[in-house]
Amino acid sequence: MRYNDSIQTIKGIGAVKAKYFKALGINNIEDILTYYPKRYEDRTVIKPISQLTIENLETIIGTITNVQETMPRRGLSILKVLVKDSSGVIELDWFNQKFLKSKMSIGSKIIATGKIRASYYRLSMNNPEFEILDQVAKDFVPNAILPVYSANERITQKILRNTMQEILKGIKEVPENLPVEVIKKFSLVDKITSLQEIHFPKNKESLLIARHRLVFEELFLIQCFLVYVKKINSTRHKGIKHLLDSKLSQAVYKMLPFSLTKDQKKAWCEIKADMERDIPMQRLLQGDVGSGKTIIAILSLVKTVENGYQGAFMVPTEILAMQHYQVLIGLLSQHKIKVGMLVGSLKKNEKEAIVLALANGNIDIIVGTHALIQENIQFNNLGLVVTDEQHRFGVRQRALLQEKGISPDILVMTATPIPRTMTLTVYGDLDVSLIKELPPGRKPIKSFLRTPDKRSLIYQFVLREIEKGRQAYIVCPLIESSEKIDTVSVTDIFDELSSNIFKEVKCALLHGKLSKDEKDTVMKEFYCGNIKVLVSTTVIEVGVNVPNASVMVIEGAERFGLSQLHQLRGRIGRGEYQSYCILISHSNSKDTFERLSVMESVSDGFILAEEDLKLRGPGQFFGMRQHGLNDLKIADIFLDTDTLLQARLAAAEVINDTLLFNKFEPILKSHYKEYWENINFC
Ligand SMILES: Nc1ncnc2c1ncn2[C@@H]1O[C@H](COP(=O)(O)OP(=O)(O)OP(=O)(O)O)[C@@H](O)[C@H]1O
Repeated sequence: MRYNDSIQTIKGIGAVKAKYFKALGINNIEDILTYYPKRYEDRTVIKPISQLTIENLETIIGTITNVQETMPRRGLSILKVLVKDSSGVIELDWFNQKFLKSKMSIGSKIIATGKIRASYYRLSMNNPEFEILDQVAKDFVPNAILPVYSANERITQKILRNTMQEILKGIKEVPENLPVEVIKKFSLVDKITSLQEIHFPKNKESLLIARHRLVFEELFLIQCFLVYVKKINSTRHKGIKHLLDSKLSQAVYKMLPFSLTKDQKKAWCEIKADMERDIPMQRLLQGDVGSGKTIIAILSLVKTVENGYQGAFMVPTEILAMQHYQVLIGLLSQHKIKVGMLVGSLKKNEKEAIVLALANGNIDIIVGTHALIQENIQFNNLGLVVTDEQHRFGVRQRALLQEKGISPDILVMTATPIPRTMTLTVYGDLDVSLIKELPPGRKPIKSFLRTPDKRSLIYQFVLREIEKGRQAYIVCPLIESSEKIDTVSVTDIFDELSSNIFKEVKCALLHGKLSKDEKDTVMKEFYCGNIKVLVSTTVIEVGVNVPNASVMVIEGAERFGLSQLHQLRGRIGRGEYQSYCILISHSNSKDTFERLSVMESVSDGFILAEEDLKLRGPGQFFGMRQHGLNDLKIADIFLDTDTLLQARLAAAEVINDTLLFNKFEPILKSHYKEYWENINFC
């Protein structure tokens, strides 16, 4: 049996079973061996029922004494199974899992693991993991630590455990991904032992050692890839060596309406230093909402223009493109810098004119959306690309952008402050500049979480703020009302508010389905203060900057992640005025209310991003795949920080040591087949 043999080479697995394995993402031996347990059932700590602790995760063994199925309401069935041991009785409850009934026969022995709850008259577990012992009696190991996998109805725990055991007995060789030098240096255990131990650990210590090795390997491979991409990008071609700032840069700098904060100055120095080297810049500018990243981007773009190159400023939404376009025109046209805008919704002839002007060098700075990386777009002399990316661009898209020039400098901006270790994983191919402080004079936003019955009071408050001269955003998750989703839509809210409480106030509606001209008009009117209330979907989420807007009401707040709420809230509190954010939750769930209430007390984007990461997992949060990275199979971005830092160091050593790298390259290449061509396309 070999590592990449199909799963069907295992005795007892035919085409049908293989199909079910496939549904779990398992196609070959490697897939199954790296199908790691989601947790373990520690039979070394089985407790008598009378000694269980409420709220703890516990394991019990007992005899089934009663099986009952109830249907308290339509759509809900509960299977209640009573289990007793010599010390007491516990109730095991499964919800909507009728099929389990046939497995529960009175008199059978069962082992179950779950969180202990106390109902009125007895202890219980909800949806515990379980095994009927009579069926596995011959394999039953009383004092073992057993793996618990994500199983399903067809591929049960038992099948997974047995298959795993079968493979571990039969496998002759497992390819080693780590260079021997690294294994030695970090005293790691060998691959086959680590796989044996991760699935069937001898004890807790050996399990930890095995896990450490596998986590190291996973993070090491990712880091090698990222360090390699970084190296290739900086050595493949000579970059553009911008000269020291001269008249134009200095004139724009002098005319800024404020002086830069300490962090902005530091970031600007780092960027300038990169641009003045002949190695292409690959830098991430990370700063919380409203921390003043845009001006740094503008200064960089001016610097490239001053040196005779074109600059591209790429943003995630058309509204943001329009906003930046206006700011650039306002700031730069007096210096004779020609600014253009390219977005998907321009008319054909407008687009053609822009495309032509870009190609023959009649535009110095272009602001645009994804339209900028389309194939037909040619630059005359591209020197710098700034992407305001909101995590929508990965390694691959950045490579496409670079292709538009001869190794232009690249500056990526993000407003999602993520933990440093996470940055190393998601943006590991970039250098990082950080803007932590906000510009002076900002007042912390006051945030409140409310239920829909307080709406009328909330909108009266908004009206009072408008009467004071401020502007407001009302954000809704949906464009039109939908019967299925119990939350308000932007059109309903707009109709309701503009004909009642705000009937004397100028309100406008904004969502992605409006035409470019409609969006343009609404945003212009809102920027200049004519529109007082903007009822909008999340199209305003990124970057929109109207410092006079001081109130935001977010309807259906339960439908947003914390980081997204933070981004939305970041549209206010951008000027001198006290700002208020009111979240209206339509959910009755206590958990949701608790999750959202974090917004009332926490204004630090780092903390909110961390909370989000814990709740939603890094894969979902960042769309890791988009970044050219697979979801993590075993490493935990919070728990394994130290291992990640070690892996990063080890990766840098291997990539920068020609001898080591030559031996290791085929392994790296086989892991990143899909991306290899892209990285090495030139
Ligand atoms: N040093 C500064 N002093 C005073 N005001 C500043 C300073 N830097 C930027 N600003 C102002 O702060 C506001 C927010 O800046 P900017 O739009 O650049 O933030 P950002 O980091 O891009 O935010 P977001 O990620 O939310 O788009 C703008 O009105 C800008 O003019």
